Amino acid sequence: MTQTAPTASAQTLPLPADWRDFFALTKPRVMSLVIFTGLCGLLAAPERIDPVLGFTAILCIAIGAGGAAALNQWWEADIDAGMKRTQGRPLPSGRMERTSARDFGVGLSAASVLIMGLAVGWLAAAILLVSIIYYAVVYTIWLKPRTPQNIVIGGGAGAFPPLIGWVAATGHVTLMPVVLFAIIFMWTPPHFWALALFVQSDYAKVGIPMMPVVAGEPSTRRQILVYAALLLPLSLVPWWIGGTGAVYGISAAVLGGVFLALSARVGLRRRTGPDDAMRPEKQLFAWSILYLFALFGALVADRFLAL
Ligand code: HEM
Ligand SMILES: CC(C)=CCC/C(C)=C/CC/C(C)=C/COP(=O)(O)OP(=O)(O)O
Repeated sequence: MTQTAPTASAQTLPLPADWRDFFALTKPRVMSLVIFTGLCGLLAAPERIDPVLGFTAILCIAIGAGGAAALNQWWEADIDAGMKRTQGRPLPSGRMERTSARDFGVGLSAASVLIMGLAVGWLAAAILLVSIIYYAVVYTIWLKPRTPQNIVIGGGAGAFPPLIGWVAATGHVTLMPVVLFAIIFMWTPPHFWALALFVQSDYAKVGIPMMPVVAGEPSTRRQILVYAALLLPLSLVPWWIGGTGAVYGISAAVLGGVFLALSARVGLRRRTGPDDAMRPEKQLFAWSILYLFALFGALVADRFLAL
């Protein structure tokens, strides 16, 4: 057999990733709500933070969450390649080297924690570090491929931002930011399982044990309803404990009522056949996002109206 000299092949050429691919690695659309809830935690806190430090804190949450999202995609490149919803991402589409995503994720994560610690405070930095590890390692590497409870336990990752924002402003943890954490924790299962119901064949294909795939659709629907029913009273706790006024309380009751009604429609629904459109599930997913934006918006509005 004759040995041929290596030629410039597609493999040796640098992949054509540009800044748009790196930006996409940070999951900017999902992270917009993460950043918003972090900002609301910071603004709803009882102590005012210097605007430059406040901006720095939110920037660190954004960079840290983006770094964790990049690490999530570095780890899951093969899984993402197998799902229609995710195969256009920078790694599965072959536009970026895997190691670039890893280095970018580590770099952003480390920078966010360091800057938060040096400029804002080490307690906020420590919680940011925990949330990055929680998303990139505990959820992505450990829970997601192993258990249908991945979302329930892993939901903690996305629940940290308002707590980080609050701690950045005050320097300590009190009951209110822990309740805000609990609200997002309880919100995550209906948010995600509504989506999982209409993309379940994708998850089944790549062997990820999402709830509808493992426990079946009727059980997932019932669980969505249970979490939404628990979320409504939980979202009123900030008002009951005197942490907010009626603007927040009434908003939470109305928003939670709509969330519960949409969840009941999904929870009590029996699909009639494979062609059955998943409109109620899609509406619940869309509402879940609007709900969290509006609930945290109401928290801040309440705080400023009370001043
Ligand atoms: C373990 C917890 C969570 C899981 C598994 C999850 C999963 C997902 C998935 C798969 C999507 C579809 C979007 C895509 O294809 O990238 C999505 C969308 C979204 N998620 Fe979540 N999510 C979780 C928690 C959160 C949290 C905590 C937030 C914010 C506080 C959030 C905000 C959003 C937003 C804003 C979208 C819509 C993005 C768009 O318009 O494309 N998610 N989520
Ligand atoms: C500050 C900080 C680190 C915040 C963490 C933010 C956060 C919202 C974490 C979990 C939410 C998330 C984007 C899950 C996506 O699920 P997936 O990754 O399983 O979705 P996929 O199937 O689209 O990859």
